Amino acid sequence: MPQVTVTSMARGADGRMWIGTQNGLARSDGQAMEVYQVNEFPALGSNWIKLIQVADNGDLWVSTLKHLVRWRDGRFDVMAQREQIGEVTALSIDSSGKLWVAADRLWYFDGVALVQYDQWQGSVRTLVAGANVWVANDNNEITKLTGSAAEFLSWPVEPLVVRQMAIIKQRLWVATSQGLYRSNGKQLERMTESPVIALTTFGDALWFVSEQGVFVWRGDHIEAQLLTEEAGNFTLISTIFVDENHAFWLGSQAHGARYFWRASYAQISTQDGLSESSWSLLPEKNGLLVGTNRGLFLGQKDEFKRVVGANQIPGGVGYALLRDSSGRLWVGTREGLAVQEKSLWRPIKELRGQQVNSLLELQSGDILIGAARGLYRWDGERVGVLAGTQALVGKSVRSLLEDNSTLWIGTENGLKEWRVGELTSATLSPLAQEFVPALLQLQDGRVLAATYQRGIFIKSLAGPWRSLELSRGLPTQGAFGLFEHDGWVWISNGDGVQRIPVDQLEAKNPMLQVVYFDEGQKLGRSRLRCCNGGGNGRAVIDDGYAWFSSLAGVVRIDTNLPEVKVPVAKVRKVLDVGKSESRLMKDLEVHYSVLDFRNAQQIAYRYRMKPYNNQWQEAGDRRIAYYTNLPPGPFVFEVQAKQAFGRWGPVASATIVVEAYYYETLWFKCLIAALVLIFLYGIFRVRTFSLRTRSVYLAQEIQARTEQLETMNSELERVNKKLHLASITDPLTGLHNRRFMTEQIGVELARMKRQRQQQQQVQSNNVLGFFLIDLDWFKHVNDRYGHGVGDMLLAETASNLKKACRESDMLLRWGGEEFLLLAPDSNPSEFSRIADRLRRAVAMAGEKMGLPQRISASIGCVPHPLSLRSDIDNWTFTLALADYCLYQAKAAGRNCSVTAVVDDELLSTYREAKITSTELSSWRDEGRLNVRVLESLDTP
Ligand SMILES: Nc1nc2c(ncn2[C@@H]2O[C@H](COP(=O)(O)OP(=O)(O)OP(=O)(O)O)[C@@H](O)[C@H]2O)c(=O)[nH]1
Repeated sequence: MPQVTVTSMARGADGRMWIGTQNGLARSDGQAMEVYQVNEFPALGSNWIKLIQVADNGDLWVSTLKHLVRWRDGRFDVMAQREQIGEVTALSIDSSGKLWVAADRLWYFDGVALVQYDQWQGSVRTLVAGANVWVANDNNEITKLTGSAAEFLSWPVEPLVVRQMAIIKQRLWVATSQGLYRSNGKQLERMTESPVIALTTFGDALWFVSEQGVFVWRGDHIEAQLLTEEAGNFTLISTIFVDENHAFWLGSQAHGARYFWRASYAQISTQDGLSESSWSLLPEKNGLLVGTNRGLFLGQKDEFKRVVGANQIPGGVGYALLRDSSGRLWVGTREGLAVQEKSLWRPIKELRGQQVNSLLELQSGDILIGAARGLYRWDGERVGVLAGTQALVGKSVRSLLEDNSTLWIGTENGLKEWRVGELTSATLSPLAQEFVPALLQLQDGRVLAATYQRGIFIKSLAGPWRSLELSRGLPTQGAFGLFEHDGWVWISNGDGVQRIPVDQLEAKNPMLQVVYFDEGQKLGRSRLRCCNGGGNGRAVIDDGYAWFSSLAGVVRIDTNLPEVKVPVAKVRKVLDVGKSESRLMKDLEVHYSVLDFRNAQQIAYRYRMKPYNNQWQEAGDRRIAYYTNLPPGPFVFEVQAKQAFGRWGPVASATIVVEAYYYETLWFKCLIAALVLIFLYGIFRVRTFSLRTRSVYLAQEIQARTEQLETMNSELERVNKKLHLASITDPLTGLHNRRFMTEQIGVELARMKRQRQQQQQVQSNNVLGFFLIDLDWFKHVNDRYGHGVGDMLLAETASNLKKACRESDMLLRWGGEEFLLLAPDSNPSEFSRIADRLRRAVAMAGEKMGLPQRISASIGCVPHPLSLRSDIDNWTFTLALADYCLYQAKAAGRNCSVTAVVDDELLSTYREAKITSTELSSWRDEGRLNVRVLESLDTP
């Protein structure tokens, strides 16, 4: 509240309360308070609010110290200023919806502007408008304006001060400093004597505030005194407002505004004459009988008297009550059972010391007694264990119900069935182990069993037991008391009282109402401890009230008063809290609330923003939902509210459209996609170009390298060839050397073989001649003329020998002063002539050099193969033989040629590649090798 002095109150079209104070206008939904002041709403002219009035169309008229203002669609407009019409003292809406204004004169609003009512020229202290307008002037004279006429009302006494007026059924009520007056024709009648401060009407009832309290006048009498002068410290009342729940608001000059409602429940306890804990209730003709810790009490709504003393019944605690059809009163106690017949109490000795939990009169007239150690029957004369229930002896029986031929027996461990004298305990039943404190048969025949731990079970005529527990909306796990009334099943337990429509008991989500919620469940549990009870009748209906036994007297609930309604949530406003330059609703607050002036702080909310988040968000008592960075799109915000343990109320919704940032729009995304594609294509093109350039470059590079390599290869080949040539050539003579021969002889031998095969028949004279030539006494040449001359001689010899050879011959420098000539296709018969020619070539070399010494050579010449039967490939043997022959030529005096013939037999078997001269000498001695000097035809 902006200020404690409340001047006026009214209810807006949406149910919120407008409260005028001396420092601004306030509006409340029961929890939050919005304040309207001049600094934000200059049209008000002043923060001192004098009067407020809500018109039928929802407009709010506000009279401040300076302006008459109209509030419509969230804005204030100045309709008149004090300078024009004077100080406004009253506002009233007539039955046609027209606003009347009491100021310096009488004014009304014609829909556009204020117009002075020119048929009334007098002053106006206050007014009230209905079918007619009633005006009180400064002299407290009241006039009824009826069209063109005016009726003057007369006072029975004078003087008095008219404070406020109201109309009920065409009759005027006037609050004055000397009491309440009512019009009667042209007279005013005094109805009460003490000064009346404020009044208002609701329906045909007048509510007024006097120094004695708040009163409701209906018809010809005061119907209720709702608040006495002693009630609380709420004093200096200035104004009253009544709502459709028959709850009322009081505005005070010193204590702000307060909301008062009539609780549908009451606790009746020691201060009402009742004992503490009550256990069992029994509606009787002359009142409600209550079994307590200290005897029995009888009473009505507000007053109870003890009718049975504690000493009259065993132990004194009235725990179970029954009035049987013969008028006997049975009282089960914690220590036994007593029956009252003709005002005489008689204890039942068979039950002495046992707690009696339940009493039931059977159709037969027998009385059943459910006790702590079994089930008993009184048959008119005696009390004994009910036949067939011996199994229950020692067990505590808590509740009983007769259902045609079946007797239901609720015990502390299981529900039993007794039928024609036989006891059955349905072991498969969900109730087989439950503590069953109460049983009830509905008018439609269904049976209800209350349990301590698992809610309620319902049994259709032939169906199975169905449970109604926490999971199906029951606020607590236990149920202690049950009754059916007016289409509802009432359930009581330690947490309060709930009720369910009978036809919803087996519904999937039954509509359950919390009639009374005992906050004692929380810390500092209340003394009420509604609603425990002990024996039977712990919850009964009597005279329009539901009664429940409790630990502190009884709890009474008025079944006719409006129940706690399912709260209706409302979205109050959607607030964009994003950056000021952004109007895109990305970050927002959604404010919601319910209109509840009674339990607003107990209300819980849940909300969701579809389709952004389809799950309900439990918000507790928070009344703002916050969202940050919502994606673009339309959303539906939904909110629900509920009372503690109540059901969720209807869904309130608001549609919110979040616009997209430019970068969230489709065209922008398309643009970006296109740019990305173009960019990628560009990269692709650049890459292709560079790859192509690179591949051209690489191709050129490869070609260059290949050419380089080829050049190098050919160079290498050339060098290799050169090297090879060098390796097979003797540098001094230019002849091939021994290595060349080993490389080439294979080729020559293969050629020979081919040749032989082609010729079919072997021609023994066509052989490869081996001529091993060694210069004689060459050492002497070196020694005598020097090595240079020796070299020259060797070169010259080579040159001459070359000339002496055929083209196809192979002349080699075999080493030192030794040469080897291989002469293919030679005939051994020509060896002598060839050898001569070779020796002559040697001699001519010496001569050519002008050496004084005659130069000669010795030659060993051998054909290869040595015989037709010898191995062509074994040329080393031939060479060894040639060497042997050369040796023989030296031995024979040099300057001659020696050849050899080997035993054909021997050759055909001999395959050794190496043979020593010793071996050859032994062959010679054996006559298998024949050596002979070739006859020289032309001795050089
Ligand atoms: N100047 C020169 N002398 C060589 C070359 N190769 C070998 N000789 C020499 O030739 C001589 C060969 O001497 P010997 O094996 O005793 O034979 P000889 O002196 O020819 O006597 P006989 O062969 O028994 O007739 C050695 O003194 C070698 O030094 C060469 O390339 N140039």
